[in-house]
Amino acid sequence: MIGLPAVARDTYWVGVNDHETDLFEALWPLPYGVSYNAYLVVDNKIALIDAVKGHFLADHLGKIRALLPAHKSLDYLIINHMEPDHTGAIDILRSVFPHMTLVGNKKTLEMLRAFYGADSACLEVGDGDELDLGTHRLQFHLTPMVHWPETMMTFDATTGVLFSGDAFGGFGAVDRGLFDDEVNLELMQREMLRYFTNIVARYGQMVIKAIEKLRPVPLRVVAPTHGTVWRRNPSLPVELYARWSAQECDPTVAVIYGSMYGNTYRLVEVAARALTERGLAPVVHDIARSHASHVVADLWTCKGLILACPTYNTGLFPPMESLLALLENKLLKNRLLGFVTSYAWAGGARKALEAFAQRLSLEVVPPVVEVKGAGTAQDLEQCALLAAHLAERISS
Ligand SMILES: Cc1cc2nc3c(=O)[nH]c(=O)nc-3n(C[C@H](O)[C@H](O)[C@H](O)COP(=O)(O)O)c2cc1C
Repeated sequence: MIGLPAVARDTYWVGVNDHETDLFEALWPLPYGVSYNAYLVVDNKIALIDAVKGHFLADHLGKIRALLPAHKSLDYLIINHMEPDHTGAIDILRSVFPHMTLVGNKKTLEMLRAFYGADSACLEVGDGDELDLGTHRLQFHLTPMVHWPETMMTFDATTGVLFSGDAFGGFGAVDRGLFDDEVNLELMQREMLRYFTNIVARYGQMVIKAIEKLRPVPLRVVAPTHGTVWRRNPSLPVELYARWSAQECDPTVAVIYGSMYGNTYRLVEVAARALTERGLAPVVHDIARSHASHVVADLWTCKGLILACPTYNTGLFPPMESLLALLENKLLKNRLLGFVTSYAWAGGARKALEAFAQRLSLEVVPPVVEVKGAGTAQDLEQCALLAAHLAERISS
């Protein structure tokens, strides 16, 4: 069928592009949309590998039907991941293809019953098990907690395609190109980092384990459930996910601030300028206006973070408080922090920032700049000094 790219021999993309959902997981903006990638392997037996979100069933089903040989039906649905953006279509799919067997591991099948009831034929597979489709041999690799407990990957030993589930995935619809040799890689990598940081990052250690486990697999194509399919450079998404999971950083700085009346901002401006003069032009975000999904993605690869905000009702300015909660949930590590705060009477933000650093065992680079009101010329000098110290530490 026209418009259904072949990922490998007998293997077709039957996913859908979603430009309708504003917020992925009702949380994360999708300026470039998102794709739910699913794949059909047409062999003696026909296997659908992952499905799509329920709303997009008609589109998905149309693509599957266009590829099914006459008088053939789906034999298997391989479920690499139970999250509803890949399984929402299951209920109807199994009524359209009543003889289809659902394939998953023990945890998948438990979840399947919980989400969609038990009325289908199921095949439970374990780590290393194979399913022979005729000429294609599918091997199952259990990779738990990337980012749900049942996550697994399916490797087609005949074509070298790794159907990796959410691992190595990214935001961004694939209607401007499905493959890594067709797309604006810079944009797709940014959206991939945003997907990684917002969806998967907390489970970085499990991603690293999965990558280690997959090292011996001779993969030729990486086909995740979201975003770009990697056929020219299949090792790149693996390297990127490994690096982001390990929280390896670049020698760069992010300045994240909130400011109601400009007092904190005046201090931040000086620190940012001083960093720029040292060749470390920082990425700067106003946390009240930049969506946290962009902020977290942008700071993820920065070694240095300047966090700046006023005291608000004895604690942190609320958008900063929620950003720090997100970072704590993602088990942020390996960063150098700088703090800038302003207050009017008893303060509180500084204490909260220091408690955050302590809980995460992150080093705070001096001086901590804490200013009553607008701040004096000496306070501004302290900001420049903080920038200088941070720059020294990062470059050393
Ligand atoms: C709603 C609100 C609550 C505040 N709560 C506190 C507080 O609990 N303790 C304090 O010392 N200052 C408090 N302040 C004062 C601010 O921290 C102070 O004015 C600061 O300079 C504001 O910085 P900004 O101009 O960067 O927003 C509060 C200000 C506002 C508007």
